[in-house]
Amino acid sequence: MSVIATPQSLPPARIAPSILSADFACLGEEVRNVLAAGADWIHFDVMDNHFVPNLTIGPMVCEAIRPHVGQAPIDVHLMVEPVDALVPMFAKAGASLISFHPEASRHVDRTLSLIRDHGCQAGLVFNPATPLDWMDHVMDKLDLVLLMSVNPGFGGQKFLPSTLPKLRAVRQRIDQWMQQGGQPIALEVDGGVKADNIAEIRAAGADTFVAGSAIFGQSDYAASISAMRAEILKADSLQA
Ligand SMILES: O=C(CO)[C@H](O)[C@H](O)COP(=O)(O)O
Ligand SMILES: [Fe+2]
Repeated sequence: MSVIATPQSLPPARIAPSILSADFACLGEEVRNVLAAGADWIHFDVMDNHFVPNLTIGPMVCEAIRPHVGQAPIDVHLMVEPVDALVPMFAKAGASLISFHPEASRHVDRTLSLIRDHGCQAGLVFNPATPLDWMDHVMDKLDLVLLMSVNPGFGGQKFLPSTLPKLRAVRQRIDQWMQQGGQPIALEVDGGVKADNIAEIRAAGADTFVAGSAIFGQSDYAASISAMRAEILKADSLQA
């Protein structure tokens, strides 16, 4: 039996706007607007000026936007080192999913368990040059795999095409895992995702699409999200 994902087996697509490109002066309103425009998750980028060369937002901002997000998941992407101390803080602040980079944790298995123990879903993030071997022995502790399609630290960068074969490899691993009875694992892509490349990213196996500048950089959020969904549908129908 083939273990390669067929388009029919891909989970429904989710759009996760990154608030890194939102107007920080009115974040609550931005979050409400983007959800009303059809977003599924809110992607929350945490940078520490140590693991990555930029400094952004922390648990207090997560807590502040939580009432504006309603039932939608807050998808926290930690680009911080070390990781563990922030996990309980983000869980308390209303995070739904917490993902981290394996290079930033001394004990990856322990950090994944810590996230689940605090009632959140756990994700592992792979930089463009990070090998997939990191997921080999922790598949049962993963709810999400996040592939970086840029080097982390900044919004508005160009999508790295080397992400596509890597995506196909992760899709194959996840499908194999689930065929063996494992829990579902979401496959998210982050960096340089736009309406004009989202179809090939979908065809390679992604189910969750982070987009910052491609949504918040436009005046009509609903039009940007609809254009992305239309491209995803096209990709699915082309391969059906
Ligand atoms: O994690 C990130 C950067 O490290 C951001 O989520 C990502 O860059 C989104 O922004 P854009 O869609 O503009 O590339
Ligand atoms: Fe991110």
